[in-house]
Amino acid sequence: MKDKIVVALGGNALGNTPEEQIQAVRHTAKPIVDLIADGHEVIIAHGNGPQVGMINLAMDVASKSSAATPEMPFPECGAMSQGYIGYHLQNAIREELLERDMQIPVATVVTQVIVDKNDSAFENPTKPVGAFYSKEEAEKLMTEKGFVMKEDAGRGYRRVVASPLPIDVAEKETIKTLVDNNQVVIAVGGGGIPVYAEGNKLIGIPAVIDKDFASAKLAEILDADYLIILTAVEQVAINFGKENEQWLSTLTINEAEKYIEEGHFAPGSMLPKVKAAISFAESKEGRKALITSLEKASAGIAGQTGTRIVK
Ligand SMILES: Nc1ncnc2c1ncn2[C@@H]1O[C@H](COP(=O)(O)OP(=O)(O)O)[C@@H](O)[C@H]1O
Ligand SMILES: NC(=O)OP(=O)(O)O
Repeated sequence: MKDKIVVALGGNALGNTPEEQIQAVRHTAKPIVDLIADGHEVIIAHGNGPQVGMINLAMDVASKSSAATPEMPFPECGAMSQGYIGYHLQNAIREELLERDMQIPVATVVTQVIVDKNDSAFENPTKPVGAFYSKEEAEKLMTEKGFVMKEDAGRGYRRVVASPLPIDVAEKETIKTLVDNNQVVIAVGGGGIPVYAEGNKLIGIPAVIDKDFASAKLAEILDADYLIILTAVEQVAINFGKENEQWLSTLTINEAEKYIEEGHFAPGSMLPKVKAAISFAESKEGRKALITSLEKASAGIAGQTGTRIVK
């Protein structure tokens, strides 16, 4: 039987410029279309950490140097990042489908995700956005711009912003309708634009939702069979980057929770992926979660690699 699969793509694999992003999504489209060609229903979610940070910083710099450029609130930057990434991704998937003579519509849904405006995450920013900086550059940005900067998984310093948990997806009925009609949907880009409800209004709130958590939430809402989190590493490791590093093929929920307690997964990078995989795998009997690299997506589904998180 074919599966309904939510594929979550890492924002760090999308490159730093429009040209790099176009190249990256061409590469990304192939394993995604392989899954579609195999008959699976595929819903795509993606990160936006580097991109939303870049957009926000660019708008900030421009607004301070020219009266013609307004200050751009963070939720609007999130919406821009969904459009920017969705535009390239939907075209790359469309082209790849057409090259294989598959006439399937592809669209990006600008997606808002409901959060709790009193989420404790607003007191403690953890989500890395934007570029990587040296320690000295980070200290300068902290002083000059008031950013909170933290070290990101041994790769350098990055700005961090609040990252509340996703509660619901505002456009879920639209997404379901498209999926049920065999259309390829890109949704909850960048974890979704964080909003809270006030009467009939949805109000944007400055934050970046983790796309791994938002993807797990979307996968639950759509009653998906599979959550596949694609990132830069083929498998999850314990003692990552150390001499006794050990790559894992299977991770039970109990083991994963023990390794989380022991601090094996870096916050802001691997930790949310493992937590999102746990929350999806334990949400209903039969649901599966896999963490692997883009290149290994097909082999991962075939059970040949990746880290499978099971009940
Ligand atoms: N225990 C771990 N096992 C594997 N990778 C880890 C681990 N802890 C941290 N990482 C790092 O997390 C990265 C994935 O996170 P990140 O790049 O933030 O994700 P995304 O692909 O969503 O942008 C990996 O490339 C790796 O460098
Ligand atoms: N929003 C989000 O989780 O982005 P990254 O995947 O780029 O961290």
